[in-house]
Amino acid sequence: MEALSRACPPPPLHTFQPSRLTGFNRVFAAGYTCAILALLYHRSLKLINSTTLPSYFISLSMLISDLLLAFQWTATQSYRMRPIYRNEFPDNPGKMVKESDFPPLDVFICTADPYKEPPMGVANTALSVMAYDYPPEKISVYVSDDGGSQLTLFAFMEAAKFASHWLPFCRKNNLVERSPEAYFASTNSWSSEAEEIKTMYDSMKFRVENVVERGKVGDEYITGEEDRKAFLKWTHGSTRQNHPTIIQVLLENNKDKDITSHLMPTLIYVSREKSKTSPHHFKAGALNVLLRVSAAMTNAPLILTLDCDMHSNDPSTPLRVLCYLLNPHDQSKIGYIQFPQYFKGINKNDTYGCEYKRLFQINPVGFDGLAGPNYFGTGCFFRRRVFFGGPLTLLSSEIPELGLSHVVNKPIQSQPIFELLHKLAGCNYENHTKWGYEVGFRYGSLVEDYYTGYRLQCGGWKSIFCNPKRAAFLGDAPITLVDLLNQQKRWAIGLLEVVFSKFSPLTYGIKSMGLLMGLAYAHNGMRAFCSIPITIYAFLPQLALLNGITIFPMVSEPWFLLYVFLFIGAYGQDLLEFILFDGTIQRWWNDQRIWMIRGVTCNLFGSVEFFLKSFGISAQGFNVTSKVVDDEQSNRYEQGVFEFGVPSPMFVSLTTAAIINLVSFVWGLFLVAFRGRQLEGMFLQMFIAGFVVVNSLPIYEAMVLRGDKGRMPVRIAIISTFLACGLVATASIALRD
Ligand SMILES: O=c1ccn([C@@H]2O[C@H](COP(=O)(O)OP(=O)(O)O[C@H]3O[C@H](CO)[C@@H](O)[C@H](O)[C@H]3O)[C@@H](O)[C@H]2O)c(=O)[nH]1
Ligand SMILES: [Mn+2]
Repeated sequence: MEALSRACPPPPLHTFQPSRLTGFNRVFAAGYTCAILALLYHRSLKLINSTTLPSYFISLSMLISDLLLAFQWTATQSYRMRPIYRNEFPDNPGKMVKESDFPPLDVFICTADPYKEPPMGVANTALSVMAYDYPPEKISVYVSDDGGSQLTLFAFMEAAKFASHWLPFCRKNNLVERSPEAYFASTNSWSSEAEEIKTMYDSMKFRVENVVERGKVGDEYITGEEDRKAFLKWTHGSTRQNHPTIIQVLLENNKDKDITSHLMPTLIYVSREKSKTSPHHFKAGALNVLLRVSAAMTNAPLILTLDCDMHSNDPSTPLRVLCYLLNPHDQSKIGYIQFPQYFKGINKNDTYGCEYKRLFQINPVGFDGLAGPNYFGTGCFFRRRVFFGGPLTLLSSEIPELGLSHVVNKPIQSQPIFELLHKLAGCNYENHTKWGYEVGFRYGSLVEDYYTGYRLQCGGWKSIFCNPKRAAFLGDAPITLVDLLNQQKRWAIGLLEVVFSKFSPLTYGIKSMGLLMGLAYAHNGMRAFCSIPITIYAFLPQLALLNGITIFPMVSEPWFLLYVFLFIGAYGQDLLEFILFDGTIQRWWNDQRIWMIRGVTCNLFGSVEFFLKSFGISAQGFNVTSKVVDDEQSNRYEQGVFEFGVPSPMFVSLTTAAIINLVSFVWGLFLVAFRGRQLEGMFLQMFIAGFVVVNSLPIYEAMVLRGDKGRMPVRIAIISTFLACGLVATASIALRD
C-alpha cells in the first residue's frame, strides 16, 4: 500500500508562492519608519517651541494628524510582510473522490427590499449557483427575504419553473455564464434552442417586473393551487417589520426533475418571523435563521453565503473550494474560503473607487500569508462547523436537529419538520441562547461580515483567499456618490462598533491572533479615523495660509526633504501596488481622490454618528444599498461625471473644503505675484491646497458649470459658501497672534 502511494502520489490540489515584493516591502518599511519617527520628532519640537496659543493649537492638530496617519501606515505594513498568491487545480478533486462523495452544499442568498434589490436580479443570482458544475442533488439554495415580500416569492416561483429548462441548457452547451441575464447580454448569435430559452426568460422577466411595478401579484399570474396557498400566508396585517414565518419549498432535490429528467437542486424561500418588539439583527439575524432552517432540512457541511446581487461567474467555483475542503469534516483549521468581490458595471475609470481594490484584492493577499483574509459578507464558503465554536472546542447545540451530525431523514415537507422550521425561524427562538454571540454569525456590528470573520479567526480558525483569474462572482457596486457615501458611512459605524467593543482588534485581536493579524484588523476597523487627519489637512494649512501663518518647513530647509520623501514614498508605493494588481493610473487617481472625499464626508459623519449612538442619542439601522438606477444617472456615470443631485449634508462639508482650498490657493498666488511674498515658506501649504483644488475640479464644475439633474444642488452650494465665509472669518480672529 505504501509502495503504491509512493509510486503514484495524489494529484496536487493547490499551491502558493510568496510575493516577489516581500523583500522590498520590508526594507522600505524600515526606511519609512525612520522617516516617520523623524517627522514626529520635528512635529513635537514645534509643539514644545510654540509660544502663542494659535501656534500651539496648530502644532498640536498637526501632531495628532500625523500620529493617526502614522498609525494607519504602520498597521498597513502587516499586509506587506508576507503576501502570498495561490493557485488551485479544480480538475483534481474529481480524480481523488467520486462525484457522489462530494460534500453537499447549502447556499444562502440574502435580500431585503424588492424595490432596492429587484427580485429578477436575486433570481438570477440563485439560478447561477443552481447551475454550478456540481452534482445538482447536492446543492440546496435558501433565499432569505427580509423584505417579506410576495413579489420576491413570486419571482422565485417563476425562477423554479424556468430552472428546469435553464439547467439542462447550461449543462448541454457547457456555458460559462450561468446567470441568464449575463448570458443573454454577452452574446447575440444564438441557436434556435437558445432563442427559445431566451423567449422563455424574457416572458418570465416581463411577468416579474410587471408584478413589481404593480406592487402586487395579480390573480392572473398565479398558476397552481400550491402557489395560491402560499400567497394566502400574507395576512392583512403583514408588514415588512411584522409578519409570521413563511417558508416555501419551491424545488426539492429528490423529487423535482428538469426537462431532461435530471435531478434539480433544492430551492427554498424563507421569510423569517418579524415583530416590532424583537430585535432582528439585520443580515446577521437573517443568516442565522438560514443556518438553523438549513440544518433541519439539509444540513450540508459546506455553506456559501451570497448577497442578492452577486451572481456566479464561474461554474467550477465549488471545485476550487474542494481543493481546500475536500473533506469538510476533517480536523484542519481552515474555516472558510473567501473569494474577492468583483463588480460589474463599474465605469472605465471607476469614478468613485467602487472597486475597493485595496480592501478586496490587495490587502487580502497580505492577510492570506498570515492567518487568512477576513470575511467579506458574500462569495465565501464556510464549513458549517465554524459556526459552532473554535477548531478545538465544539459547542453543543441546544436541540439535536441543529447538531452537525444530525442526518435529515424525514421528508422536508412533512408536518413535524414544518413545525420545527417555524420554531427555528421564529423571532423569539434566540432568546437565552448563544446565537449571535458564540454561535452563528455575530451580532453587535453593522458590518456583521467583518465582525464574524474576525471573531472566527480570534477563535482559532484560519481562512483562505481564493482569487482565480476568472472572477468567481460578480456583484453590483453603488454608482452614485450619495449611495457610495451612505454605504461607507454604515461601514464606518459598524467598524467602530467593533473597535470600541471589548473585542477590539488592538487588544483582544492582538492577544488572540498575534501582532500582525491584530494590526491588520485594526487598520481595517479604524480607517474611519483617517477622517481626522484628512479633515485637518483639508482646512488648517489653508486657513493658516490665508492668515499668513506658515506651518511647514521652507524649501531650503533640510526638513523639507523629509516631507517630500514621506509624500512620494507613500503615494508611490500605493500607486505601484495598484498598478501591479491590474489597475490603471486614472483609476488610481480616482481612488486616492475618493479616499480624501470619504475623509471629509462619510467617515467623518460616520464617526460622529457612532459617538452619538454610543451616548444613546441616535441609532442607525442597516440602510440597504440600492441596486437600481435611472437611465440618466447611468448615462452620466458611464461618462465619468460626478453625481450629486440630492441635498445630502455630506456634500456640505465636501463643498466647503473645496471652496476653502480654492480661495487659499488663489490667495497664495496673489501674495506671490502681487505682494512679493516668497514662495519658499508657503510652498507646502500651497501645494496641499493646489492638490486639493485639482482633485476638486468635478466639484467646482458641478457647482457652477452644470445644468443637469446630477449637479450640486443650489442649496448645498449656498450653505457651503456661507460656511466657508464663516470659517475664514473665525480663523482670522482665532489664528491672530
Ligand atoms: O436587514 C437586512 C439588511 C441587508 N440584508 C442583505 O445584506 C446584503 C448586503 O446589503 P447591501 O445593501 O448590498 O450592503 P453593502 O454595503 O453593499 O454590502 C457589504 O457590506 C455589508 C455589511 O455592511 C455586508 O453584509 C455585505 O456582504 C457586503 O457586500 C444584501 O443582500 C441585503 O439584502 C439583509 O438580508 N437584511
Ligand atoms: Mn452590496
